[in-house]
Amino acid sequence: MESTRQGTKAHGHRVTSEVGRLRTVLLHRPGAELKRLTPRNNDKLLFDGIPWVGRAQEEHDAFAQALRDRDVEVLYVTELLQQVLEYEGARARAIADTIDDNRWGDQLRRVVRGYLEDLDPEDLAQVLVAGLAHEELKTAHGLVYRLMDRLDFIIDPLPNLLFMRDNSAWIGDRVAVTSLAMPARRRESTLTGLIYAWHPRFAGVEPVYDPSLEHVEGGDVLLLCPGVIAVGTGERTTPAGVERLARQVFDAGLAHTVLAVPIMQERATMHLDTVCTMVDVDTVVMYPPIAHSLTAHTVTAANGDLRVEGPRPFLEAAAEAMGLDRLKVIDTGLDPVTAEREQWDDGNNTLAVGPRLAVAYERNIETNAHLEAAGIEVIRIGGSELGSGRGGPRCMSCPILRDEPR
Ligand SMILES: NC(=[NH2+])NCCC[C@H](N)C(=O)O
Repeated sequence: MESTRQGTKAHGHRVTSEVGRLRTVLLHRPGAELKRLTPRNNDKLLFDGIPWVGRAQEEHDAFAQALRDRDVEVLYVTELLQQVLEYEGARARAIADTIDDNRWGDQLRRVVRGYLEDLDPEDLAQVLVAGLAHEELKTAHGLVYRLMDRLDFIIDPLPNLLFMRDNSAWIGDRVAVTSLAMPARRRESTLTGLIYAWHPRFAGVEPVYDPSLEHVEGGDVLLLCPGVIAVGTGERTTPAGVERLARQVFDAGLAHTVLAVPIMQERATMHLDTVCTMVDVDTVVMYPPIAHSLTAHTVTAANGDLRVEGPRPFLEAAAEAMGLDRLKVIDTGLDPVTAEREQWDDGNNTLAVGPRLAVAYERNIETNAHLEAAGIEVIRIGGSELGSGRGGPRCMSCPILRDEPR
């Protein structure tokens, strides 16, 4: 394929809320990268267990099918990646980014470069996602290669690519290619960045954020309504990241208010969407113990700088910014132990397909029952294997096109 972007077909990309009718979503069907997980590396690779890969794929296929059944177009990141790797420029960029790894010396870098350059787009995409194990690089002999642990990776796998929400997030008609905080995930946004830069489907899209900036992860970014964005700050998105994102979206005219929401810096609540997601234009589902203690600092633009007010209770600050009398919280009414168990299993991590219609893991029986009692239609999916990486339906999806919320 020639290295120009031809044959461009117009496809929409625009997301201004969490609940407008979902039209197009970007997913990653888990594959060989999950087979790299062992008890030696799962902590570093941010998984809490060793998933049964075949079953995880079945669960993921059922998730994708549930979305297609509701007329949502499902795009797969590996397919888009393979397509952009047909372009010489994109290939060169992908290889340059991958070999820019200072754990290797010149000798090993040269060998890896040669190895990657010989791969066709399909195999190159595969290595970029699944990584490269020591034993798979048979042509290397230098010092670094000899001294490496044989069970180590030369290119680390990306098992968390499954959680497509985190490495990019659409805000209006612009995409924020995020700056991931955990070393195990950094390479993810170089892949999504490549897709947005080269795929004809995204021709003309100018990112509003890029991975060289302060840490921001998509799981922390909640589009409360057009113009209002809540951004969690805790284990992943840093306060400096929220500040930078606020500047970027204000300058681009994509929002008028950003709410900086401190969350606990621990694994169970690594992103804002692990404790709070939206299920209707004026309704959230929230982890009960924090529903009334979460706070927000309201950030707005003021004479070329930022004005910061608060902290105030999150629900109050959000309602005011959204122009609502009240932001409703669905009372999941759980006893503290069940609440903690179901939060850990991503019970609060719902993906709205439209107002009052949400995908949720079936295992969170009590949370789902309360959602239904509150009038939310719940599309249940299995997630016993997918969930071992600590992410639910919202984490696993990057909405690219939603209707305006009504
Ligand atoms: N948006 C989310 N809550 N994503 C969940 C990400 C889980 C992933 N294993 C990580 O630790 O990074």
